[in-house]
Amino acid sequence: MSRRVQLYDTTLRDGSQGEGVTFSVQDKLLITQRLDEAGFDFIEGGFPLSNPKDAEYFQRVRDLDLKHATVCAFGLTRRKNTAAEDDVTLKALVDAGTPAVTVVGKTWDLHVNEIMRIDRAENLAMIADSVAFLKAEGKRVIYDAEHFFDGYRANPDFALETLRAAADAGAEIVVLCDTNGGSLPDFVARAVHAAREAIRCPVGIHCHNDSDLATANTLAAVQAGAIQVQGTINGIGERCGNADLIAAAANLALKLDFDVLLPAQDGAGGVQHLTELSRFVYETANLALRRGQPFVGSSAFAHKGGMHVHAVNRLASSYEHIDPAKVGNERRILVSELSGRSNIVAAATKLKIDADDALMRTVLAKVVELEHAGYQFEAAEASFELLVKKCAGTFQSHFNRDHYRVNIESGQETRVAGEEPVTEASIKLRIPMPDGSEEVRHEVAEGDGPINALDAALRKALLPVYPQLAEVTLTDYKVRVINPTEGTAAKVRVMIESHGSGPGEPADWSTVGVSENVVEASWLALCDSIEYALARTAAPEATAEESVQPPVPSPS
Ligand SMILES: CC(=O)SCCNC(=O)CCNC(=O)[C@H](O)C(C)(C)COP(=O)(O)OP(=O)(O)OC[C@H]1O[C@@H](n2cnc3c(N)ncnc32)[C@H](O)[C@@H]1OP(=O)(O)O
Ligand SMILES: CC(=O)C(=O)O
Repeated sequence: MSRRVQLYDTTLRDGSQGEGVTFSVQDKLLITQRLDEAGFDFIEGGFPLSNPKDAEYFQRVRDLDLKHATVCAFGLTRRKNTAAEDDVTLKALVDAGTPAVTVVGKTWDLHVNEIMRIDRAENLAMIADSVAFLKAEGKRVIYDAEHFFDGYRANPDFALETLRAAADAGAEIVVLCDTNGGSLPDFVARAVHAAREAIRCPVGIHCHNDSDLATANTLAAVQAGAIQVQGTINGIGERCGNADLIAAAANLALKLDFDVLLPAQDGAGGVQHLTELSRFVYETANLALRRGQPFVGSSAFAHKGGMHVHAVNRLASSYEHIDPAKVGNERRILVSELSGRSNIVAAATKLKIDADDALMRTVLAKVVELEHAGYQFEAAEASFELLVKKCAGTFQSHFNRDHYRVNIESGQETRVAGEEPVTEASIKLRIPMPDGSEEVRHEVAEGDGPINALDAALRKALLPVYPQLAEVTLTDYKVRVINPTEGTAAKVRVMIESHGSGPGEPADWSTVGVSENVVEASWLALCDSIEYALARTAAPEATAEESVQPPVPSPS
């Protein structure tokens, strides 16, 4: 049977020490619930002495009906020259009301001498008194040995003595911390062996990522006998972050056959929900996803090079270290100028388009041509889908441009009055109707800038005919200069992200437009977004014979 490794999550405490990370009490409660559902063994909820938010969390977390996890409150050993029973941190830990508490103490003589400015005997007494006091209060005590690896390197006898002080006073586990994140895996393994020999209780590991080695050091420690892994979801944390529990859990379960999280199913060791959990924490913390994050990032199993896609289509493991489904992720095939026919076939199959050889060559040639002109399809899957339909002759446009005009008025008086320029767009469209006739719509709208005005006029013209567009919103708009050496005559690429919440599943999609004129580039991306939205809510596609559109219209 596989050995169980305890996963101790400190996203809510050490994770919140990361730059740009802040959780509300409600966020913390939601994350606690999710971590419990995923099968984490310990959840360090916060530092109750530190701030009223953390203190409130410990009040409210009692109302959650947690099934598996033990919630821990975190704090320091008693202050120097203070009795444990009079110490405010220890009192706050007791008052937090959790079954387990984690106290951090000093291990490195440099910190004892230079930072705390106490003698070694007092440091050992602070550790022993604090653990003994909390034990006497009925708590399970986890002892975090701050800077253990630096301390062991500098003065191994003293570092091990601090661990013994905690273990002998009743700590159930001593967790060895690479606080500065500077250690290398072979040293970590040696130091873990030494710690295990020096104390009676088991050891855990807590690594920081300053050398980009937090996961490697964590695995080395477990292989050297550590039974608990501390870290954070997505590796968020102070400076370069903590060990990422996502990568640690996946490696432990899938590469090293340890038992983590929920009981093993299909040999996956309870890690099937890691992608969902990772994204939930990013969303809750309002942080941007890391595309290239191992195991769970959106690019973790995204194949772009034509030769790779060709091989993956034959045998996925030829370019994948695990089956993405094992961690709840999915394979993606990207389309770009680096594509071969295999990329196009894979993408077309996903769109349920019959991929004959001639069509694939046409699509591939068009993608290469357009990417050369500045388009980028790998992040604009909706524009790519329209392109394939155009090449296949199955695209039916829902509106055709007659013309648009954008007018911006900004005079000296406007500036003097501190007013924004007035932007107005007018638009004339021809809309094919089901009875074969054509409706001409001419509309004018104002907006905060030319793109906003154009979008408003387009919607005004289309909404009476296509009311479902009321459910479509533009969620992001990015402009990139493609050939900056051309100055203001440079080409620009506009990427638009849209969201639809109407009939069918809510969905997000991206579109692209390229031109030397930013308004025209935006118009092209905007039109693709609207066409895509209308196609997804429309009746089944026309066949190539029924289609009235000429194949492959020029996109610009
Ligand atoms: C490795 C880690 O991540 S440990 C956790 C770090 N996290 C945080 O610091 C976030 C939360 N911290 C806080 O809210 C505050 O710093 C508090 C409430 C803990 C303390 O605030 P203050 O009392 O104002 O002290 P301040 O932060 O300036 O200094 C820390 C004091 O604790 C002492 N101290 C530091 N570590 C320890 C320890 N393990 N045990 C006991 N005392 C300690 C320091 O020596 C210093 O006291 P001194 O000035 O008498 O020498
Ligand atoms: C305890 C802790 O967070 C550290 O030593 O890094």
